[in-house]
Amino acid sequence: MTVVEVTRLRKAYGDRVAVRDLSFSVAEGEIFGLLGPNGAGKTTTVECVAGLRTPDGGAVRVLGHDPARDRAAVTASLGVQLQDSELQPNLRVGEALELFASFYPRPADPGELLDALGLTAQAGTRFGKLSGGQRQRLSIALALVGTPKVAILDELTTGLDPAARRDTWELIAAVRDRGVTILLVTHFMAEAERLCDRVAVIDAGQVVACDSPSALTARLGTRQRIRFIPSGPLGADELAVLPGVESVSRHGEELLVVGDDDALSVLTAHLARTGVLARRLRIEQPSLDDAYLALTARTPPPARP
Ligand SMILES: Nc1ncnc2c1ncn2[C@@H]1O[C@H](COP(=O)(O)OP(=O)(O)OP(=O)(O)O)[C@@H](O)[C@H]1O
Repeated sequence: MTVVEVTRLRKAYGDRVAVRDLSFSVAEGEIFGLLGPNGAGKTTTVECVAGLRTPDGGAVRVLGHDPARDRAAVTASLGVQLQDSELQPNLRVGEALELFASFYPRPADPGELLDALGLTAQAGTRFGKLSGGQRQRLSIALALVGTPKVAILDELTTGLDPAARRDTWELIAAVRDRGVTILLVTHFMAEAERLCDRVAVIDAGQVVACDSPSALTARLGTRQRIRFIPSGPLGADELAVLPGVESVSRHGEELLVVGDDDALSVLTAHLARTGVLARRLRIEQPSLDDAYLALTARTPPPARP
């Protein structure tokens, strides 16, 4: 079942077009990522999905409802964590959760949520006294306190330390396992790779690719980069003619061999024949990072004559 459907969305702020012509759909139980450079239109898109902005064109449906028109129907089943959420500085963490829980018919247990987000010790702390990471965790708790069917998480782990980021990933995976559909805006490729079933890469207000992280990475082919330090004399020329090898370059004492899927076995066979060892051998394969950079690389404008 499709839970979120965005069709030909358009939204401008004055004459600045933030979202040009953007479409995607999210299936029930999916973690769907929105990736894209700063200013690509991700936040504007999720704000339209949450009913916080009214689109200029196109259509948005959340569980069949138009968020701009059926605000009440959508907010009852949607949890939103937006970038830089602010609360009244004197409000205590526990009070904020109790308050938000009171807005929903079937809220989660605030104590359990505090525990899951590592905020139990801060239950009595005022919002104004929380660290950036603690505020971030509280905003996630507030997004989940209504036991939503759909959760929108915008830059979920920005500002968290690496351990808290990993804990948050586990929490989000557990939330999804309970059947919640998640729309996740992120700049962290590792986060998208770890959590997302599919991602839409957005650039200049449009979707430039939409697929699973592994399928996006596979589009770059199976080229691999092999780095090593040869234990004895080894010419770049003799490696460059091996089948499957595309290029060989020397960086100080290290050799970098770029080639296809077979290049590593061909190279190791050659090294075995010549009696040279490959020291500090590293193999790098294309990552989601590479795919993202390739998809969002801007063509420079033509040089002026
Ligand atoms: N309230 C606003 N008024 C005017 N322009 C805005 C407003 N909000 C966003 N914009 C502009 O719209 C464009 C898209 O912004 P948006 O915040 O949706 O992008 P984003 O992909 O979420 O960026 P980031 O990764 O930096 O958060 C940008 O050019 C931004 O400057």
